[in-house]
Amino acid sequence: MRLFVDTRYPLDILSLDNDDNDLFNLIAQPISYINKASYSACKTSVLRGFPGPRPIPFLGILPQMIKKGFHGLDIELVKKYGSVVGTYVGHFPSILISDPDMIKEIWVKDFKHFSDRPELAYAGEMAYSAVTLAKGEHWKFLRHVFSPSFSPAKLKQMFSSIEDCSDQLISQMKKQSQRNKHVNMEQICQGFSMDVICGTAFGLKVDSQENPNNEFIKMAKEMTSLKFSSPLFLLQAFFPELLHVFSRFEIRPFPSEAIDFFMDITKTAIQKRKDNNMTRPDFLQLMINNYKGERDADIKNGSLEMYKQRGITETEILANSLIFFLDGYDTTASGLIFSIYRMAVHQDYQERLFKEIDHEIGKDSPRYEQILKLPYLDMFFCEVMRMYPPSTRTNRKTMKSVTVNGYRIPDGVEVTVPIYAMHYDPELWPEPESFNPERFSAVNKEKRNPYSYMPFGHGPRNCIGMRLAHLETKMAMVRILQHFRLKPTPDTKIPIELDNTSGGILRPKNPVYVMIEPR
Ligand code: HEM
Repeated sequence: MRLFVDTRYPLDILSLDNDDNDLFNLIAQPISYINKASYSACKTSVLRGFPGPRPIPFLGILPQMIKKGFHGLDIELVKKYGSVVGTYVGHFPSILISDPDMIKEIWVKDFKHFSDRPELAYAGEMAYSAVTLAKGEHWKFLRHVFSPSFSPAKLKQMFSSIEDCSDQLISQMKKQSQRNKHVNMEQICQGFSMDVICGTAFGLKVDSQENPNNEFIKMAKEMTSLKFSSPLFLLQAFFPELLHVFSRFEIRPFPSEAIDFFMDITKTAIQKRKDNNMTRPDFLQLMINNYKGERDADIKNGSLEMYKQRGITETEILANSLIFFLDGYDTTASGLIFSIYRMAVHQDYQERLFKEIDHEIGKDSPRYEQILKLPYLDMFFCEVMRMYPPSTRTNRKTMKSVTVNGYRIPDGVEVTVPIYAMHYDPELWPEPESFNPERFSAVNKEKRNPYSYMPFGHGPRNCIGMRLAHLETKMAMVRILQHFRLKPTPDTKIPIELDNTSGGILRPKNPVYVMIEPR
């Protein structure tokens, strides 16, 4: 091991225990002699002045990240180094910032210097046609096209689709609880989430709840279950130099079959609308309306006006459909599972939710406006999103060297908000381990810096699906509580354990069992 570790740098919190040793050798041995440039990049002082762990040459904090997951490692880093931490992931510098004032500066006030996200070495060219990775004016154009997708007016029009999915959710829960009082909620939540995104964004009825093994769920799981400790992922992520080799042999970390599946679904859905001369108030329609043929499809670095005139291209339609299928599915399913777990565990809070729902809505199916006017439900869900933010991190990249709060952030460096770790910072959230919806009462919210809470990010590039996520999860929670009381079972793991292997998405490590009693 000493062959690879520069002993002038003590390993600090990243000192390797036995397990890490194996991991380190596994990754480092075959490659340690190849990339001397990367090794020296770790030693150069891009992050001079930023407190943080000494990088393991070539790997940075990667071994610990693999072992503890983003969320586990971030908690340690913030605890040890504070709200600004300089790290290397592989040989890429990344500054972790969990200071709310600095976040406001970067995410909002100084947005023009931080509007892009960093490149993902393993993402193919097509990924940059998706709103999540697009840059500069191109991103502005895509965001302009998609922003209306989940406006309040559009959501209201889509509400009947969410209502149908919620009815199915209740009938599934009834069916399963008749078979066995202890129900694994994971599959049910995933099916619900997939049905909602397919229905609201694409106008598709796919019945994933009725048939949890359908192709939609199977393919989405293949796409989202990429383990970031997989060798292929690691090689592609940390050896961008080898990308041309991967692309020559069509090696991608994401399964082609799943990508092709979602592409085909999108193409077929568009064709059907055209054949039947049908329009709907949804994301797919926005894309169809903005398609003007493949003119100037290869514009690079155009102005916003140029992109608007050109319209959306086929590649953009397909790339963004894929992103909406997956983002709409994975994060919201996680949010609902954690909400159900917390409802089952806290009978007292569940009682308060019963009271509010019984009083405001009764047993009828709620109207769109009613869902948005349930203050305690909102407090409860916000606290779930604090303790279990499905996206554990978000990031930006500097477009030029900027000074924020006395720190000079070099040009082209990644700035990361460790969302999960920030939500557990005791300076921002006293007793962070305790679940307490009162943190989100109007009075308490008023006292807090809003940038200390960011499950959906902030600023012009925040989560485009935030309103949909709130609406569908709250609708599911209301319908569940109108019909059932949830209780923990002997199989419910308390506290819930988190999966360390899922990269940036927070998921329970084990199935979440709850007992369902009719009300
Ligand atoms: C509980 C559910 C969800 C959570 C916690 C979540 C979280 C996030 C976060 C943290 C970001 C980064 C924001 C930033 O950097 O400031 C983001 C971006 C994004 N989210 Fe979500 N999300 C959720 C649901 C959804 C849904 C339902 C969709 C779409 C149907 C969606 C689509 C997107 C897209 C496209 C972006 C990139 C926006 C851009 O770069 O302009 N998300 N989300």
